[in-house]
Amino acid sequence: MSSFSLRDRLLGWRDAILSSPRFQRFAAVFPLTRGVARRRAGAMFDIVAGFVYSQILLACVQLRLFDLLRDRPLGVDELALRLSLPPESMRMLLDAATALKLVQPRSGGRYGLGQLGAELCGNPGVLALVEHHAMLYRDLADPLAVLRGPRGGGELAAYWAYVRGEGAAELGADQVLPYTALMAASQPMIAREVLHVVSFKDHRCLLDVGGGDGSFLSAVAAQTPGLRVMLFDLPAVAAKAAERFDANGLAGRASAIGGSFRDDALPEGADIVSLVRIIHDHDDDVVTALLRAVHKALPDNGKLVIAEPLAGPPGRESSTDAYFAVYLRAMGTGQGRTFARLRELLEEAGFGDIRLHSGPMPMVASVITAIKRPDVLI
Ligand SMILES: CC(C)=CCC/C(C)=C/CC/C(C)=C/C=C/C(C)=C/C=C/C=C(C)/C=C/C=C(C)/C=C/C=C(C)/C=C/CC(C)(C)O
Ligand SMILES: C[S@@+](CC[C@H](N)C(=O)[O-])C[C@H]1O[C@@H](n2cnc3c(N)ncnc32)[C@H](O)[C@@H]1O
Repeated sequence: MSSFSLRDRLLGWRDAILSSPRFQRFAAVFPLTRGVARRRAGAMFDIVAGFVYSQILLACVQLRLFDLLRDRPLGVDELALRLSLPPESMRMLLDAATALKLVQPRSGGRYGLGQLGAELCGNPGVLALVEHHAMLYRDLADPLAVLRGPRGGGELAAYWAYVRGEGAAELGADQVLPYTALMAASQPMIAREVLHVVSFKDHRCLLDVGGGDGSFLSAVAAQTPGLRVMLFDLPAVAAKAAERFDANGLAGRASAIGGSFRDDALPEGADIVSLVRIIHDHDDDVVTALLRAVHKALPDNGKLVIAEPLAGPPGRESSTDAYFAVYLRAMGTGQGRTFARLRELLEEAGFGDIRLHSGPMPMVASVITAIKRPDVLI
């Protein structure tokens, strides 16, 4: 067994001090440490209470409270009547939401949007994401069952019907449309991140693998008039995308091809390929095969664009990493990966010039580009 490093020993010494009730009592009152002690207690309280905060937000979203308050401030009794809640529950929810800056008291005892509530109103994608968390919360009611049980035994895994892998191409519309609608609702914020750092104007044809209902391709096509776009997704999803392309007047330069990237070759002819919120859904064996398939479909020097939230490097993990690790565990496949790990997988699949671009909101998605190395035969 390897011996403990100097850092390990220093951290052990720190832990012994911080966990001592005597030190805690002293630090909470001593003027030079009191502020830090309060902040640490607050941080711990937020972790303990986080689930309760989430439920307050979920209740507001399920009641469509922000939509109502967006029009004009309303009083407790009117809100209680319109939302079918007892007035005292309505007041309790409004006060709790006030404390979380979701709503804000206005004149005459009325309530309007709070700062965060107003920002949520500008993000229908986040509202849709919040709502689907009801499934995750039900799965997490027993966190040890999620950790000990087989991966993906719960409600969230059933919702993401493709995670089982085999037979995905046979999934029917009823199994894919709920998650496809969620992805479409939350797609604009992802497309903004990508379009902020990647220009498609020097390309002929973009293939979006796992492209959902075509929301991403529609956003790119709107910005890039000469570009042809192709979408590859499970047949029932691709059918939905074809409808959207028609509705958006893109039928002349957009096509949607149904298939499974686990079993079928990717369509050829694109000089740029995108994988948007795809890789983190899958384990390394599937990702390796998918990156090789993309490599095969691209011409020499063709470009790959990856967009998804990245895990922080060791020592710089963030709360987003904790969130996605648990989310994907409940979902049943996949993992958050660091840029370094994605770079390894990309290099193994024959890509070079691998770059991480800094966009406005990396919590939502980071963007990586890579170029097919002409000298590598995979
Ligand atoms: C106006 C005045 C007076 C002053 C201005 C002050 C100022 C500059 C204020 C800033 C206002 C502003 C622009 C605020 C913007 C706020 C924004 C953009 C907030 C965005 C929040 C985004 C959130 C909370 C995103 C959450 C995302 C989640 C939970 C994502 C979940 C993703 C999942 C589950 C993905 C699933 C896909 C799968 C299956 C893993 O592949
Ligand atoms: C998390 S969603 C992302 C959708 C879209 N790219 C977006 O960001 O809005 C993953 C997508 O990959 C598709 N997908 C999953 N497994 C697939 C497979 N084996 N072959 C083709 N598409 C697949 C799903 O149907 C879904 O549309």
